[in-house]
Amino acid sequence: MQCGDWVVGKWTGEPFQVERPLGTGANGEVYLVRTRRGLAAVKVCPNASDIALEWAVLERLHRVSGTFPKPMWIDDHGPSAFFYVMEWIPGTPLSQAAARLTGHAAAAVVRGIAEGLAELHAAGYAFCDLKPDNIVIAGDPPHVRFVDAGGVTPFGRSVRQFTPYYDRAFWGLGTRRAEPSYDVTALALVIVICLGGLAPPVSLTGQTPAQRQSWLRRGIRRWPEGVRPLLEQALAGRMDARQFAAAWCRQAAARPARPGPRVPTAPGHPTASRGRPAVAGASASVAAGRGPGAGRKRGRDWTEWLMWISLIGALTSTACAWLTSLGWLR
Ligand SMILES: Nc1ncnc2c1ncn2[C@@H]1O[C@H](COP(=O)(O)OP(=O)(O)OP(=O)(O)O)[C@@H](O)[C@H]1O
Repeated sequence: MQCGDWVVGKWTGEPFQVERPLGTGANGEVYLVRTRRGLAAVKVCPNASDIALEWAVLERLHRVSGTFPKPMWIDDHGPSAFFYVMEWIPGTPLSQAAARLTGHAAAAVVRGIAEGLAELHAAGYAFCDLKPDNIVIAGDPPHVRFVDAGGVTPFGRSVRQFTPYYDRAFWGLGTRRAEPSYDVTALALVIVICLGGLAPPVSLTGQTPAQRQSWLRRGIRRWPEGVRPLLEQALAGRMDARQFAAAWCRQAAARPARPGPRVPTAPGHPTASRGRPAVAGASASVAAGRGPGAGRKRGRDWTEWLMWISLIGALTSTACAWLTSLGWLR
């Protein structure tokens, strides 16, 4: 769809005009559109069954939770443009907002995510694709909303969609089964990676789960001591979303938790990818995307400067020694 295009639904006859793209994912494209009922978001996909499945999930969730966008109508436009129209959630994805959050604001975001998850869990569903791009900080006062219901799955089934860095099986921390603990582990990963300002090195994908876990533990050690056991317990899925939210807020009230100074990470940004395994435990197929730390500037630290100064000093003294021995310098 192009900006300015008019689309008229084949079945509903409802028209809308495309304003601008909102995002692209492995599943489809999302646009901001102007409808007869005001601004809305449209998700377009070439696959009718993906759109029908997401629509059905959004409709069910709407009855039990206000965290996901409100569904409006579903339709199609030609043979390869299946779409549904939903509430537009204006705001900033956590992937972009994280770096600017203060300790108290970060704690409020964690509580908002945990409460959204608790509401979903009470209805018998797991989010399964909780990641910073799917968490939007919206409204005034700012509050947490979720987008992308494509991965939401009833408890007990296999996880259908996941993003490796936020998937507990990638870290060797559990199975790909839809249950509350799957989402709680993802929340702990969002905190350690995204709120912690870390960019997992690309090399992690070639490492064993034990090596990945030791990278994660280094990330946890950057947080104040008081919150480390909490993060460990959540990573292991040993608490539910509400218990975690309450414990995190108690910590934040005592002392707002943010990690220490950023540690240098391996160069290059990881490719966020999404797997769509047919069965739990199958490996992920890869689609290009943005990594958790993508878009951030990486500053040089003082050790890097020291290394360059020593190197230039060594080169200068070697050059002087050669010139003196050749008699070109007295
Ligand atoms: N209702 C909405 N309001 C505002 N922005 C939205 C809305 N729905 C989706 N977006 C934006 O569009 C992006 C892509 O949408 P979505 O995640 O549904 O697509 P996807 O193909 O399932 O993506 P992914 O592969 O990342 O899971 C989101 O990350 C978000 O920034």
